[in-house]
Amino acid sequence: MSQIDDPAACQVEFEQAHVSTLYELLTERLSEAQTRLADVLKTPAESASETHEREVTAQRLAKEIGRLEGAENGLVFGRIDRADGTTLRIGRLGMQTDEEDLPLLVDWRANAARPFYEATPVHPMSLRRRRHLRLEERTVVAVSDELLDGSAPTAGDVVGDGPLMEALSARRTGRMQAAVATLQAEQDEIVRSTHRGVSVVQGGPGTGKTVVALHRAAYVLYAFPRAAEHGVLVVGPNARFLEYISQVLPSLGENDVVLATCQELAGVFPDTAEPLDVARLKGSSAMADALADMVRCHQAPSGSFTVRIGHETVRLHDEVVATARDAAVATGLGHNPARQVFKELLVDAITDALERSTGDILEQIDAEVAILTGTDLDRATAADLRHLGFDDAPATGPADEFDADAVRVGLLDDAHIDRTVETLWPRLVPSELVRALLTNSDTLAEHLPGLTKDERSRLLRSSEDSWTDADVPLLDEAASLLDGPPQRTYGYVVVDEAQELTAMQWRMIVRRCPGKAMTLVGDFAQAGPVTTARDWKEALSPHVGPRFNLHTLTVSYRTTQEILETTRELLARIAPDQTPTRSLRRGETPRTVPTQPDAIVATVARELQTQTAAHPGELLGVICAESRLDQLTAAGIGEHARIVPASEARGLEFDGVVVVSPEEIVTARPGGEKDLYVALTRATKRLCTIAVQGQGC
Ligand SMILES: Nc1ncnc2c1ncn2[C@@H]1O[C@H](COP(=O)(O)OP(=O)(O)OP(=O)(O)O)[C@@H](O)[C@H]1O
Repeated sequence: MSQIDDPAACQVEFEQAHVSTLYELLTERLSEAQTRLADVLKTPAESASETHEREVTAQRLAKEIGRLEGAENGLVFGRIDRADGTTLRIGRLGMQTDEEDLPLLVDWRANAARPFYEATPVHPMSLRRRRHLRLEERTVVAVSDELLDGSAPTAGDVVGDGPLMEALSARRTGRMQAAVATLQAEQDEIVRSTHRGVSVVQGGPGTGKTVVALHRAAYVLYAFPRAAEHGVLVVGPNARFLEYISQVLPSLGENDVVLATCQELAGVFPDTAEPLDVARLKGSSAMADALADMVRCHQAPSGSFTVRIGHETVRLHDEVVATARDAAVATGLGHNPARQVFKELLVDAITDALERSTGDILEQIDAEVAILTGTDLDRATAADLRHLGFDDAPATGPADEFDADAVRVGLLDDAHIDRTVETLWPRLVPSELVRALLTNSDTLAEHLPGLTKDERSRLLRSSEDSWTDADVPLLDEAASLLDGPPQRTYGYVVVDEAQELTAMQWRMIVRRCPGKAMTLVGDFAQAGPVTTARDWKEALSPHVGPRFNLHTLTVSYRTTQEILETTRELLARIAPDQTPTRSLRRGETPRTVPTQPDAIVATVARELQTQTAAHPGELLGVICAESRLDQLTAAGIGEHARIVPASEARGLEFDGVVVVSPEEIVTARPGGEKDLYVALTRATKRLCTIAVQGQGC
């Protein structure tokens, strides 16, 4: 068939002309920005302000270059034809020229692009047609149209398989891809929400929670400039997951979003895990109360004290010290910076006391001189001054002979005062505070009275023990109590796998988002064993209050209907209240391959061989209990598939998944059925379970 007879090919060619123009413009703008950056970097700066200006310009240009480079892949992916005959092309960024009234390309986040995502035949939003373009590098390889106004297709319409289906059945690469071309209406509504407070997005595995979270981050950067100015943070459960999602935002032209785990936020990287019961205890907010209580005990708990100043001994009473303490605490500063306020207030009080006692002594001297000589020294001094020409010299009192400012400055430098302040309000180090709590049974009993003796004994550790993952939020809490809130805070925070966070981790995150503008996505049916909250209200109320927008995603875009069906019973057990999601896709029925305990590795290897031969190039994952990891790795399984412990599989996905011994996964740790649920829902196409004979499940 010639191209003339093939309307689809005609349309591809037609779109190619526009796409090529847009890519030329992109190249031009990119090279302009690169040239300008090179020029700026070459320009010598002659003063500090010029250096600063140069740095700011260079940063802005580097950011622009990143944005333009990020748009290279799939620059244009859509087009809408409005009923009034106008057309808009939708892409990763906006492009406009002075010659044209309408933009050449509309940023997917702009309001004008909204109908591309939200129009349906029932609500066409004044559109006649929505067109998706598929590009390979800079070449248009396919177009696909949906007619929205009920009109019959004409020669210029290419109505075929939906681009969503194409995207969903594409091979996985081990890195998540942006879904900007095919965001679905229920997802788009959350991404574009104007709500600035806390939004929670829940939904079963594969319903696009991560997709929504990341596109929301990109949208916030575009639509909420003030939040963007303060930075956007995306928090994920572990480095493996962050690696998996790391390309999405750069591919949306956003390179400034910070991706971090809780460890990265705290800047502490222990590699030891904690027994779960201890991790749960350490995750509870009682630990924050205990640390705060300990700090309070180091803030002038009992006041009255004496301090030697030169030859004098000054006594400060309880109330004076308590007033200084309360005022220092009321500043809201961390313990260490508030110490300076406390010290200054004490020095003020000491200066007052010295002034009073100096006054008393001088008055006593004056009185004695008057008795002995009959002379009033103050009047005599004033008279002398007047005699010397100082006509308005007052009759001075004794306090005027005391230079309070000089005394105050001297006291602030005084070693005795420093020692006294150190006793009353010692400088504290975060790690030492946490260590002091966890290494002494009396301290634990004093500050964690709500725990049982047994629970406290489980928390007790030796001072040589290294830090664990569960200690990270404690160290962060201590740092904020002692040194004040974190220096780096954000205007908007997105948390993925948010059901995993403990109360102590929530505190870490909320501390970094003073405006409490957040999108939190997760699924309690996939919660790991450290999670104690059962729902969002329980998890979030202590940190952000009871009010948040809750959205539920209902369609699974990852797993096939067949795979979802095999998890129904399990889901009913682990989350009886959850409405099962439905899938858009159908596929192979999941298989179970029996094996003997001593043949597990061989069976996994055989299964991988079979799958690789049948579906070359597909991404395979082997999900197992942590205890199997070494054996499978040593046997070279990692050469054919990614081996992931079930405890770290949250959020990941593969074309085909081999789940090794469900029984082992279930029994590996408390709540293991949820780990199994996670493992069974990672495949986009094929699921195979290796069942070890003689084990249940
Ligand atoms: N609108 C969409 N267009 C194309 N692909 C999509 C869309 N929504 C989701 N997907 C794809 O579906 C898969 C699952 O999405 P995602 O990982 O966001 O789900 P999830 O709800 O976070 O899953 P889990 O609960 O397992 O972490 C991903 O491959 C994602 O790219």
